[in-house]
Amino acid sequence: MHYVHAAITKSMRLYPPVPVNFLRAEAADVLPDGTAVGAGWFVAYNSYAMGRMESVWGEDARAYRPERWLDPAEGTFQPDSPFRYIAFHAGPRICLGKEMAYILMKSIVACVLEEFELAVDGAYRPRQVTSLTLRMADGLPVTVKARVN
Ligand code: HEM
Repeated sequence: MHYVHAAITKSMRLYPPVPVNFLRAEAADVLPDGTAVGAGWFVAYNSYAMGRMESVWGEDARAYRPERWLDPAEGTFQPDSPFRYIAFHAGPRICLGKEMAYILMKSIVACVLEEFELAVDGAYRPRQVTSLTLRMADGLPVTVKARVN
């Protein structure tokens, strides 16, 4: 399950379910990099862009490589800072359902893969719809075959 956890993490780094988020400052404040924020201002961050930035993740930022989250010797999942891996937000308002979401996603992957083989056409590029949540306009065509044991 460590690899599945890493694969889901990687997928949500490239395709964060909440691609853009914004919050409103109750009071004037200063961000850690020195940027001043006035009372009542909205501050937005773009999780989709952050998950693909070489300045944050290195040269292979866009490569699908779940192994980067696994300890090379033990194969165990190594979490990154939520301020870098921002899919669930970070700080005091981090997603309260994060661990439950992982359990649900891993359960679904395990149940589906136990019974079926899935194949996605690697050349197909889904049209992404930007909204509060990241969606695919026309879905994702997948060939599903019952697994023969
Ligand atoms: C892949 C699934 C999920 C993702 C990507 C996700 C992402 C997020 C994000 C980005 C926020 C911050 C929103 C904001 O402050 O503007 C958030 C907050 C929250 N999430 Fe999730 N979430 C997921 C699943 C869940 C589930 C399954 C639950 C409940 C069982 C949950 C409960 C909450 C709650 C209660 C907050 C508000 C926390 C607070 O403001 O103090 N989330 N989530």
